[in-house]
Amino acid sequence: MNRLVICDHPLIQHKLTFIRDKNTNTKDFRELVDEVATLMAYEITREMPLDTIKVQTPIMETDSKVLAGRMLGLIPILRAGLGMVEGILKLIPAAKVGHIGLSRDHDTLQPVEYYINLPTDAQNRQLIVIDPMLATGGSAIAAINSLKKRGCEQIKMMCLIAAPEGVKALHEAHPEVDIYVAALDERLNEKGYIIPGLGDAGDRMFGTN
Ligand SMILES: O=P(O)(O)OC[C@H]1O[C@H](OP(=O)(O)OP(=O)(O)O)[C@H](O)[C@@H]1O
Ligand SMILES: O=c1cc[nH]c(=O)[nH]1
Ligand SMILES: [Mg+2]
Repeated sequence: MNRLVICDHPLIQHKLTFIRDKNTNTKDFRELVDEVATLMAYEITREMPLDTIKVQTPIMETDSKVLAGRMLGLIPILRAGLGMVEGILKLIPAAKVGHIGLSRDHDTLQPVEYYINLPTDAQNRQLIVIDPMLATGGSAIAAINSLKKRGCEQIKMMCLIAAPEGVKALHEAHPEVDIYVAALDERLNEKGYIIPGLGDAGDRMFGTN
């Protein structure tokens, strides 16, 4: 309950510095986010259950491990979450991908859902909701509400940067959802941006503003 995992591997922290840097261009931003997503996938799958099977090596038959249990589903929150999907699929190519479109109203900071499309067997999968930014937490909470309404129960959250306000709100709304972040920043500013953060993740990912 109320679990926050900070993925503090040096490679993740190094790459995150250049993701934050306002002088990093769109191409490099995308590549770095993709790389950090792959590294974070390694961390978030650490507790996946294993089965033992028999395998015949060139020398002899032996017991060896394979992934067991529920298959994964990746649920990026559009738009910015899209930038982390390919990086995770590099390690877990069999995962299915569902999409939730949410846009944060610039004035109220409330998320508005405009799209949802999930794998038909999403309820049977371990789902990872993906979004680079956990700011007020409103978007993540709305996405997880939508998933639960459709019968999904096994859910983890993966972000690059979280504000303490967003972690607190998400823990209060969904205490059983483990949150994985590359960094826990200081706070939100008056416009709901994470300080120091990286700016607007969607704009930096897709070159809009
Ligand atoms: O925790 P919150 O306060 O809800 O803020 C975080 C959300 O804001 C950003 O999306 P945005 O609404 O800018 O949409 P976009 O990805 O299409 O740019 C970000 O990618 C999160 O989804
Ligand atoms: O700092 C923030 C907060 C919300 N969404 C972003 O893209 N960046
Ligand atoms: Mg945005």
